[in-house]
Amino acid sequence: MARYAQVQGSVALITLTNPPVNALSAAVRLGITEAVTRALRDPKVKSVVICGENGVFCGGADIREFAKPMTGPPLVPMISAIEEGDKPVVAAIEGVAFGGGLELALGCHYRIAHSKARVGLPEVTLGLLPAAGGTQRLPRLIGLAPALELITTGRHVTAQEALKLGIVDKVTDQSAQDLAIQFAQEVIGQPLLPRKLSTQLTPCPPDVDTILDEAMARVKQRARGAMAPVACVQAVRAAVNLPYQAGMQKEQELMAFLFRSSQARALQYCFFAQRAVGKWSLSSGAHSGNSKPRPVTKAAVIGLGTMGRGITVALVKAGLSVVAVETNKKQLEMGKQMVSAMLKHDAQKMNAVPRLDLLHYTTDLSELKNTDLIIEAVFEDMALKKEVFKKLSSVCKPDAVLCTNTSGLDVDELASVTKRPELVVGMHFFAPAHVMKLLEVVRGSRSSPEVMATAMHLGKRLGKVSVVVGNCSGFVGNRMLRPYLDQANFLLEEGATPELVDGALEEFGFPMGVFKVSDLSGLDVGWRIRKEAGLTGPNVDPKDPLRRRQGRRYSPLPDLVCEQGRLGQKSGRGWYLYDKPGGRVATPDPDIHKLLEDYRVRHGIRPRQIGSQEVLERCLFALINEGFRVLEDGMAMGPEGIDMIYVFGYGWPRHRGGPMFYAAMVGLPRVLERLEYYQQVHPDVPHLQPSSLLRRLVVNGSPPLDKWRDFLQRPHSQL
Ligand SMILES: CCCCCCCC/C=C\C/C=C/C(=O)SCCNC(=O)CCNC(=O)[C@H](O)C(C)(C)COP(=O)(O)OP(=O)(O)OC[C@H]1O[C@@H](n2cnc3c(N)ncnc32)[C@H](O)[C@@H]1OP(=O)(O)O
Repeated sequence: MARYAQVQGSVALITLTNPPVNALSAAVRLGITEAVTRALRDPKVKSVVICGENGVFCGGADIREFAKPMTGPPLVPMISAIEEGDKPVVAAIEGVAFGGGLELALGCHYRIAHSKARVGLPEVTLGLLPAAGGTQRLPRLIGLAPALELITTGRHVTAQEALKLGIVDKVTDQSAQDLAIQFAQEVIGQPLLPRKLSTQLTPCPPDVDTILDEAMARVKQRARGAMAPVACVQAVRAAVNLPYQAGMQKEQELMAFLFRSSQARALQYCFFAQRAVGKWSLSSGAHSGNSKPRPVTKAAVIGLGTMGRGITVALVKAGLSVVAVETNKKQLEMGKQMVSAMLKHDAQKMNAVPRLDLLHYTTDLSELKNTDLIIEAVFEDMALKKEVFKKLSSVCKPDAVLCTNTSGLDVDELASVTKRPELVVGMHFFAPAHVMKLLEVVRGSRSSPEVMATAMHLGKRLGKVSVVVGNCSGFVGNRMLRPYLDQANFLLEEGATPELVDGALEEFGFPMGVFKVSDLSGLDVGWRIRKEAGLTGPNVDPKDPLRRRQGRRYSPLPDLVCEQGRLGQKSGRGWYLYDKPGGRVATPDPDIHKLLEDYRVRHGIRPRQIGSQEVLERCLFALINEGFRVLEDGMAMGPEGIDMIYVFGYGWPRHRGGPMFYAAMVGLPRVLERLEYYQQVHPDVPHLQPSSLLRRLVVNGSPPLDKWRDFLQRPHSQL
């Protein structure tokens, strides 16, 4: 796991060999320890170079080992032995040096990086801190403020920035390994003590306490309830206030606490779940490994509304040539101006040139003859989308892939109006489409494996976390959202206020509670959908009482709010009050409180005191219950897909791992017991009826998440 060679006569070359990222597994740590001991003992060796095989230095500690009992030599003494040795050691960084990989390099006396390499300490994103001396050595090397920033965010740094910051000593466009070998010979005999970071003091500006206090305030505000960033600041404080050994002691104590935390488990689960969803499979046996994507060089976007503009920008930023289509010249010009402005804004931030040359605007669908893939992003209306699809089917080349950006309409119905249903697929983008990382790739019953591969591959090119989902109403994300929204509304009826519900959800870790999000999205969106579904407005069954629809409990509160012209942020009033139309700062509104009080009086509801626990249980467990139904119906590949949809698309706090992971952490018996309780209290709310999968899992001893698939009863996957 580490190769040893002697090169140029006196240089020991130690190569980490653990593909694909040379993670520091027990075997690699053992290999390095033995190789370093050998090099330090061999009188013929005057200096040492450490590098990684296949153009990657090291991706850090082996995250898979964190769930197992620790074996092999620990990292800290291994790195100390390198630093304490009396021969210069040079790290040759190609590819990445992340986490324990960078900590290993910081224990070396010199660091040489390839110009394309990246370095960083991303442990915080896994719920940990750099506990192989990273929190103590990096501040000593580059100073307090930059070290704090890198350690608390986990940000990756390019070789050029690393050189500026002083993390690496040289950057080369040639082989980092060759330069390191040459360099290792040049530094033989030079004093090593100044290169041993543990012997140095952290360079500190006079306002050190202010810097640390501000960093602490920042991390607390940024990641509500996340423990690792807080621990990172505490560890770096130790690098300032304590001698090296005491600082290391503090680093270890903080790591021991984080290491066993549920947050670390959740974040590490997310790391692997994010990668697992990319490895999709269909019931037919087709999967990401055996299905080839079609080449896509030229794409088209139909409709330049909010979604279409965002999708166009995302495609251009990924380097695709795009034809953007609108119905008339005026709309087209408006769309063009906004897309150009968005691209310029983005390019400016990245100090780049906006690729406006990749765009062609037209009102003429016949110009799509040569496009490989078309994304329809017109208004969410089935009749309109069908009309567009019919036209696309006749004007586009026969093998062009037709995608619909819909948040829940039936992909099969759309495919049925084309002559190529096997080339039709759903691509549910989330607004703003050029920013949000999530993409639901919706498999219609006739979508071919090749078309799925094409959509998934395109998602990857756009930098999205793409998740394959089945073609059911609302797909996965929005389908699970409905019970969540219903429960939030019912809680208002029973005595809660929007700020009480939102407060509980924000305390849980959501960036915004459900009512603030609704105000931001616009309350008229849901109002229109409810009207179309016959839940409110002229199509309501006259026999239905006001608080009952289609045989189940219904809350007309959101409709009443809309009827008052309160449409959310855009109208300056929604569930909250805003300083002006378009204002962002939500303040509790006495008018809403009055509306709720009057409503309860009118319906003879005696308000109750409602606590955070009830808010969380009712909103989140109802959503989770629907997640189990999604699995049962075969609409998702597994719990990991659902979790990634919620983490990347709906603001579910990553350190809670996603709804299904959270259910497992809370304990499935507890989730079941609370759902049963609430169902008894609210028998007219079917979505509180525990799913049979949940029951079966509990009866079978609550197996771990990766075994849930074994308990699905119906012929499973609809994918
Ligand atoms: C009581 C206290 C006890 C304490 C004991 C603990 C001691 C720990 C001491 C020190 C702390 C050090 C901690 C760390 O180093 S944590 C790890 C930090 N590193 C990272 O977070 C990097 C994670 N990896 C990445 O960012 C990327 O994978 C990449 C940039 C390296 C490569 O990206 P890409 O080319 O896009 O490939 P993939 O992401 O798809 O990865 C390929 C493959 O490799 C797996 N993998 C990647 N990194 C790791 C890793 N560090 N450990 C294990 N496996 C890793 C990844 O899962 C993929 O696997 P596949 O899906 O099966 O193909």
